[in-house]
Amino acid sequence: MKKLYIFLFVLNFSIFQNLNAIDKNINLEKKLELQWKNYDKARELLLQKAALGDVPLEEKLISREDWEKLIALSPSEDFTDDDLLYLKTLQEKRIYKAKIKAKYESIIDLTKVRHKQLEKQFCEQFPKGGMLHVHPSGTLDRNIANILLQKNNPVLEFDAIFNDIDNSSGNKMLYPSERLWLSNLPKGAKYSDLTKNSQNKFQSFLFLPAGKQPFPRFNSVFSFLNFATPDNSSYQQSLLAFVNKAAKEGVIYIEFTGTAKPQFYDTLSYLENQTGVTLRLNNAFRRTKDIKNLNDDWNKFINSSSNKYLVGIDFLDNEENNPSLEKGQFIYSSALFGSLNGTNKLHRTMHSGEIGLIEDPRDSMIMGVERMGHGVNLSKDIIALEYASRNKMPIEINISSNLRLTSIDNVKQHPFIKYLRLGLPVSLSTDDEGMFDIDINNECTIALKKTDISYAELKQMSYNSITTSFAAKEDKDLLKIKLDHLFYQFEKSSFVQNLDLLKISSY
Ligand SMILES: CNc1ncnc2c1ncn2[C@@H]1O[C@H](COP(=O)(O)O)[C@@H](O)[C@H]1O
Repeated sequence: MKKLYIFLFVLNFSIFQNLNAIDKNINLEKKLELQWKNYDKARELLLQKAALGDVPLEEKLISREDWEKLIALSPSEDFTDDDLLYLKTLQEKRIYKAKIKAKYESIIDLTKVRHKQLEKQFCEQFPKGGMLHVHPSGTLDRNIANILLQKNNPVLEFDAIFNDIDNSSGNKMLYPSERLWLSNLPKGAKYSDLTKNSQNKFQSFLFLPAGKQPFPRFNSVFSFLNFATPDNSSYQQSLLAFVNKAAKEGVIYIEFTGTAKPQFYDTLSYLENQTGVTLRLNNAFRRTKDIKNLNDDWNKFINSSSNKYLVGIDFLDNEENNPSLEKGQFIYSSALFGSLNGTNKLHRTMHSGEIGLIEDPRDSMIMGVERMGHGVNLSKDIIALEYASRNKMPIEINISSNLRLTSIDNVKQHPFIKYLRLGLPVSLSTDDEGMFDIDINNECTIALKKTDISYAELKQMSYNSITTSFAAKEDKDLLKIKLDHLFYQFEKSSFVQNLDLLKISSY
């Protein structure tokens, strides 16, 4: 009898709990729906402004205040702490389920790879698919820099660089000791005049100094690259070395973010012919410029002729003090407007949530991006994260870059695996691999060593890098066939067979 009472009590309690959960769920869903409606309203306003066309900028400008008013829920409808906690629990459940499912679906057992400490060797063989976040000049590595500095033997003149840094409004910087060292080099000296030690020290300015660095220190590395690549043929040589290396690492597609110009299209065509890797370009707009100059850049860009290599736009440079909305609204509203009207076919990605405002990832999604670069801060806005999850927002992830330039201190803190398990099509890239002394094998190895990623998830990221690329459909279809083939070969390879990594022996 006593047992029956206990049973009834437990039953009652669990029914009550379930009802409570259903109630909470309905409530949360209603609020989320209202929130998405407000996101839509903000996007509508952007499109209305874009439709105004050529009116003075002030008439088109949406202020942060008006934007936030449109997005905010009324106090009675707003998310309570309890709602947010509940949403977090739901997301955690989804993450856990996705993890178990992926592990179950994995045909290769990575625990064996981890146990034998063969992560690096595994990643060297593993097909990578594409890299969707690569700055061309940031790919120069130490080996090629050394060769090119010897060959070009530049005059070591720094006045222009110091001027540029001094006039960058804090967007570039050197440490005082670094500046002193450079200033003390003999005036008019050539690279070959330096001692071997000084040559090495000078070379180090073409790379990011060790450890975490502030974004302005990173930015000034770009100022030194011209010493190694003063002309187009040197630049091509450095890019060829990079693409060849990527091809060896199992990369079949690279989407660069850089400046669209005829000379660069020629370079891309040359590199494609030499390497067999498919290459495309997103034109970069610089968020550090003022809004008038950005508007001019956009008008010039959109009126220039199209090219098969040009597939989209990107928005880069220091996000700190240059939020997506304040700086990107003209470009991205015009681009979205044009895309909806069929007047332009360019896709839209944006560096967003690398550093800077927590609102940036949310705002870039409202502004119509089809992919997000970095996106690290998206995890700090659980509502925007839920939106990204439901809309399957692709994210270009650069783990090593983020460890050097953002507040993330170790891979465990990096949200990419959480994104992946919430259904965001995450892919891995290297950002500026030369400057960070890394490559895509290194990024794969980090993921394998420092997270509990499964084979199915790693493979998913490779496929994501093709399916979420901005390449034309025909190109994507071909790349996908290529990737299928590479995985078929990999899974049958002697590396996989000899280590007995396959879970299903008959495969
Ligand atoms: C670390 N992640 C990043 N975040 C934001 N902006 C970045 C970047 N990496 C590079 N850039 C930006 O891209 C420019 C180089 O373009 P090119 O290759 O010369 O076309 C750099 O000046 C830098 O501001």
